[in-house]
Amino acid sequence: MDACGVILAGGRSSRMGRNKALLALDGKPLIQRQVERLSAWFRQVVIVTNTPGEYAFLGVPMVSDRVPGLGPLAGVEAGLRASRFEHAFFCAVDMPFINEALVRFMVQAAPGYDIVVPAPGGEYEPMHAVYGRGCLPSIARNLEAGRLRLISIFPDVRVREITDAELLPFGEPERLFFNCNTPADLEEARRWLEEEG
Ligand SMILES: Nc1nc2c(ncn2[C@@H]2O[C@H](COP(=O)(O)OP(=O)(O)OP(=O)(O)O)[C@@H](O)[C@H]2O)c(=O)[nH]1
Repeated sequence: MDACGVILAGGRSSRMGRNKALLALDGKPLIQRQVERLSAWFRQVVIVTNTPGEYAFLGVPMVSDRVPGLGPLAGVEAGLRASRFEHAFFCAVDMPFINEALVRFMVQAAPGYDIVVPAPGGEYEPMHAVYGRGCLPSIARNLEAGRLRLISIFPDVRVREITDAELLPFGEPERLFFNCNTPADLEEARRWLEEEG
């Protein structure tokens, strides 16, 4: 795809109790799973992390938040600055079931918008969204003002919501956007994979 694929991996993993990016699912670290997928789908891949030494083994370009510790909005800023493309697809490192067809659909919907975001049941999934360079001024303003949530920028920019009806062909939202916050979540993801065989 003619966009950048960005993995947000700058979090604290406090609910997991250890760095979730390095926990194994299906025999490999979660972050490696994301890298392999995005590398197959996108012409450019970037990891946003504030601990690059932990991920050097992946051989993927890395950037850091301008100010670490502010949360994923700062990670989106860093990823957009590193992107060679107008738009970049961002996903959390702990979202093991991202779907290529859905991601492609979202990237194709991006021209003319600053954000393309799934909204299953009307709730945004901003950790699995396309952001454009047009978001940068709003991100800077919001970070400056201490408004750190990803959705803080939504009122300022052109947002394309992916509706329930549009999501239908790609599978269950509970699975597409599932993320492993806790050890129990990781167990659930393992069970899903085992069931699939
Ligand atoms: N670059 C960057 N990414 C972040 C930051 N905070 C969270 N993320 C990433 O955003 C995604 C979702 O983060 P969460 O799981 O909500 O937060 P977390 O800090 O990793 O985990 P908790 O401490 O359990 O909340 C993960 O992929 C995180 O690595 C940050 O400050 N900078």
